Amino acid sequence: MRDVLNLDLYPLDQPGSMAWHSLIERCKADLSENGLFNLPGFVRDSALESAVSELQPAFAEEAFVHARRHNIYFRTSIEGLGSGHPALTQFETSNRTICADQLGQAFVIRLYEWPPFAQFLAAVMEMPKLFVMDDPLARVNVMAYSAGQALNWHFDRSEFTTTLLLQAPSAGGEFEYEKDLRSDDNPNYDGVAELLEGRRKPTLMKLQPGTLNIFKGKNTAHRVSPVQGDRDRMIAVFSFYDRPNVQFTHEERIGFYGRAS
Ligand SMILES: O=C(O)CCC(=O)C(=O)O
Ligand SMILES: [Fe+2]
Repeated sequence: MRDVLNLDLYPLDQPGSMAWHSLIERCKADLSENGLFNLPGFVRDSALESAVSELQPAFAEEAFVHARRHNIYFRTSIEGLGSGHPALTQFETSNRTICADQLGQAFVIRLYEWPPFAQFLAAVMEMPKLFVMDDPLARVNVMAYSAGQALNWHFDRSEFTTTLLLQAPSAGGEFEYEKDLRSDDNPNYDGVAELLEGRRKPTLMKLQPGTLNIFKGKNTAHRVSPVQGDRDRMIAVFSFYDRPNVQFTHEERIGFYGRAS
């Protein structure tokens, strides 16, 4: 991993060391202030090109075109909310997705299965332990966004999301978010409607390739704006849970990947 990851800057391989603890403290502080944190240069520049090129055949030959209209909740109806409520406005999401079972032993899989990675994330999330998924499709996904494609407004179902930007587009494809737009106790439908109607100004985050991002997206609304230009935005998404053996349901696999196995 040392060839690929910048372990001098981010000593994930030395759990328990002073440097490791101080990294964890820094990440925790960022996370509580911003709802996210970034590790720029987590993957060395020299390793990014091959991390991208080893994915190209799968994207060229067997990617699933994930295209659908959805609301911010990814649900057809919300109890207590009239179907015409602006918080239920639908938007278009479109990307090409490849799943873990199409990735062989690509770098993104090796990173996912490298135990210090889960150990680091658990420490930052203040959880006793984190587990990789059992789901052969969902554990690691890589999404590519070409010109005009976007991931539209949504809240995540999981407590936190871990991404690694492998390739940045020449323009657009920015991550936008509104921190704590709702809470576990208050769905704030009017605030959601304001955001979707463009009456709130979300925070914009421009990521450099090689940056690891950890994001608490359950109550923070977020989207990726449409990509512009001829270089795809390519991003890996890693899924960890607080318990072992987690799998997606049949319906979830069909919805996200167009297949169940
Ligand atoms: O592509 C990104 O930067 C965000 C991904 C995301 O929001 C998600 O996977 O839920
Ligand atoms: Fe998300």
